[in-house]
Amino acid sequence: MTTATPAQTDIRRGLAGVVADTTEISTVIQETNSLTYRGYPVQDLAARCSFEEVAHLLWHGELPDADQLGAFRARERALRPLDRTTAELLARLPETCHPMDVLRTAVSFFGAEDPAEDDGTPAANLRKSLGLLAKLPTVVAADHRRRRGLTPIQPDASLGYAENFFHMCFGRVPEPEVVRCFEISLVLYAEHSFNASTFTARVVTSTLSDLYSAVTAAIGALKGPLHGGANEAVMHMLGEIGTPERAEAWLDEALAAQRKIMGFGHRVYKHGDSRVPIMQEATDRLVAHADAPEAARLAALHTALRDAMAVRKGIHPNLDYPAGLAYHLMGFDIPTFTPLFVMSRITGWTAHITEQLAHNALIRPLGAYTGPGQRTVPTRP
Ligand SMILES: CC(=O)SCCNC(=O)CCNC(=O)[C@H](O)C(C)(C)COP(=O)(O)OP(=O)(O)OC[C@H]1O[C@@H](n2cnc3c(N)ncnc32)[C@H](O)[C@@H]1OP(=O)(O)O
Ligand SMILES: O=C([O-])CC(=O)C(=O)O
Repeated sequence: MTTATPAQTDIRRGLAGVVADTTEISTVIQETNSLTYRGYPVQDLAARCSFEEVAHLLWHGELPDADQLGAFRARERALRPLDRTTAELLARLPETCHPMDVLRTAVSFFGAEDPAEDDGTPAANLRKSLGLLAKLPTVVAADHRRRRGLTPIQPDASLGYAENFFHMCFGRVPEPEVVRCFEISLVLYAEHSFNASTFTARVVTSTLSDLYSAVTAAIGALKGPLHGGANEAVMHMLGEIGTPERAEAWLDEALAAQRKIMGFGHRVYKHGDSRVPIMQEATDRLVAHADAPEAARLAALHTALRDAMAVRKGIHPNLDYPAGLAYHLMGFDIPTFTPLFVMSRITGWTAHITEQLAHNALIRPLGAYTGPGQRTVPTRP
């Protein structure tokens, strides 16, 4: 048998432009800057649907009717509480670790606690996916409070997904404008085809490993600042720049130092991210609603940097740019921003895990070797 030795000219670093498989879940159309989930434009879903409806769509292929939505909501609400062992384990993690580490540990622990007999069947994976959708907000909220020196607030089954999350974080549900903006961000973050974290989940699944292992790995992939971690980096960057007047000079210095400007650029969209206009509008409404000089100053800085980046580099914001500012204005602490992304993307990841299993092929690319030629191991005296 001969071994395939790929020529270096065949290499697509970062798998850029490589089509790895088919998918029925979503499509990003670069030419028109559009994105659809199961055929529906994401803008329409964000305008007309709750996050729970979108989760149902991603998992089942169709939007739920009233009965299906009622049943879905009832099951999600019942699964929200954490058991005592999980709560105690998470409370023991050092506060110096990132909240994404807490979430990654939580999912890994859920996997260790869940019996393995039914692994891999579509019904079992749906049950696990719903459990994660319901429990991840409880983990994120408890950790958010712990870092503020506060005790956890139990989930409230009378509240919707987004409202309950605010209740568990802050002990109150904010005005509908704020909840709606959060829900829009959840809908927009839910799914984006073969992005790095989803692809990670598919790679793990392709070995016939379990759903919790795939999600744990996906959380690790999302944490990085070139992917989901960028929504936190955006807010750190705005803090570093400080005022709108400093935006241009700061940008020139950062570009001269070859820094990547966080929240800008995208592997697939080269003329702007399809999700940004709707998230930006929602963020603008939040700024108007806040009616505070600090919010207006941050919004002006945000706009100044966006405009300067367009002039200097012709590179446009991605979803993390408006979402980072929106999450700050909603009152979340910066290290919690990427966990909020996880709470949403759990739907897309698990839809892809199910799809991968339905038509599985082990994902295993080749590498073009560039190390030393074959040589003899020296004989040691
Ligand atoms: C939800 C999400 O995950 S969206 C992505 C979130 N990530 C970020 O916001 C991090 C900042 N952005 C980036 O690092 C990149 O744009 C990525 C990683 C998202 C996409 O990268 P790639 O598709 O690999 O594009 P690549 O890095 O090759 O960029 C192409 C060119 O644009 C430049 N560029 C792209 N993004 C940026 C940026 N944010 N700041 C400065 N320059 C940039 C690159 O330097 C490169 O220039 P060159 O051709 O002169 O070398
Ligand atoms: O598609 C990507 O590469 C990154 C992204 O925007 C996402 O995962 O939402």
